[in-house]
Amino acid sequence: MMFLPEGSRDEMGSVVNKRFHVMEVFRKVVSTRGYQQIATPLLEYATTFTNEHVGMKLQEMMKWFNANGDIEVLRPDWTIAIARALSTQPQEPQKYAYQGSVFKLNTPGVEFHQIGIEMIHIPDLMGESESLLMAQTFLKQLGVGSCIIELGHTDIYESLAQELSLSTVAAENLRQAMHDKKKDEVYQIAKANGTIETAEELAALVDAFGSIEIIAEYEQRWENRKDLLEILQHIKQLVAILQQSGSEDILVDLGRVKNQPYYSGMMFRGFLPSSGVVCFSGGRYDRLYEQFGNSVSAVGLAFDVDVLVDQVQDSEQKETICIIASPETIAYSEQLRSEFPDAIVDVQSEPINREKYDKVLEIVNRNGKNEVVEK
Ligand SMILES: N[C@@H](Cc1c[nH]c[nH+]1)C(=O)O
Repeated sequence: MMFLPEGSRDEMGSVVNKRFHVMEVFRKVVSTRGYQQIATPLLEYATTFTNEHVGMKLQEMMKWFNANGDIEVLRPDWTIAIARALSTQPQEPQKYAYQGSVFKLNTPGVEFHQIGIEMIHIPDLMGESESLLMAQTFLKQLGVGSCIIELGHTDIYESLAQELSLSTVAAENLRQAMHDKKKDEVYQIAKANGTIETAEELAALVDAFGSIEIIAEYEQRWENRKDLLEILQHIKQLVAILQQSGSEDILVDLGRVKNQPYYSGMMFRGFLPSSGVVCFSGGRYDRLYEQFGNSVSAVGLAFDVDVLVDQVQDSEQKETICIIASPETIAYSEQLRSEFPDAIVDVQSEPINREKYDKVLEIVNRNGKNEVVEK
């Protein structure tokens, strides 16, 4: 395209209106739930996101060298930027909300609008349920209705995979096969690098998704594995809180692999019931704070604003009025606005596009007096 780098785009009118509407509703919901707003700069050092505690990939970031030879990036992720900002904050419960763009080179589009929440120093179940209850409340207020919540946990797959001795390449292949739910491939890689029992467990894990009833099935299957049973117990507690709060559509994916390198523990996603599109994604990331030498309970989620924008109506339902003015009547038109406090009033000069308005008013000067006539 001329004048814009690939992936960048201009937006006008309704899309922008709807985005502001989504953000306004979000701001109201988070402020009534006790969140503070946070904003971090668009420009950061790459190492904030690529260091060993975080592990995002440099090749997926928008980046360049600064004058000192350091690599700078456009914010690729809010969660990590906020962890950096909060690392010097007092060790007490804190809840933050944010809205702004993230930039990713690995996904078509480059710039993505997100709104989200992050919480630190809040007990695990409390933080996880707050994330999801806030999400459901927000979606309801937005008129999108409640979404389907999917729960997963990083440590089920990871504790089973740990029983294998995997090269870096095999580990990545296994993770990808697990992600793609390729059962045969998972079994083959696991068998080649460990015992048949572990290979069978991992292959069974590929199928461990669906309604919450499957939790009971895997409780039996893993009756001798205390670590996995504890995870299932935790998931059940979270499910109970969500159900008591009116969320009916809850799914689990016990074999889910993490979609962010920093997740450790519960992970969640929200799907739109109408299309199955993911509208939010989040999880627990206590270990991300270890780089700052602290042990911190941390959890949050982010909404894909571009997905939500497709779901909302343009909220401007007001009457549109056009006042046709001339240089002599501009000042009078401005006064006239106050007579239509609930309408959208546009002052224009001829020619106008009549189609755009519910009502067109013209100011005519009769005997030195301004009169308003409807055209
Ligand atoms: N930053 C994550 C979402 C998230 C927020 N908090 C925890 N997870 C993402 O962009 O996918």
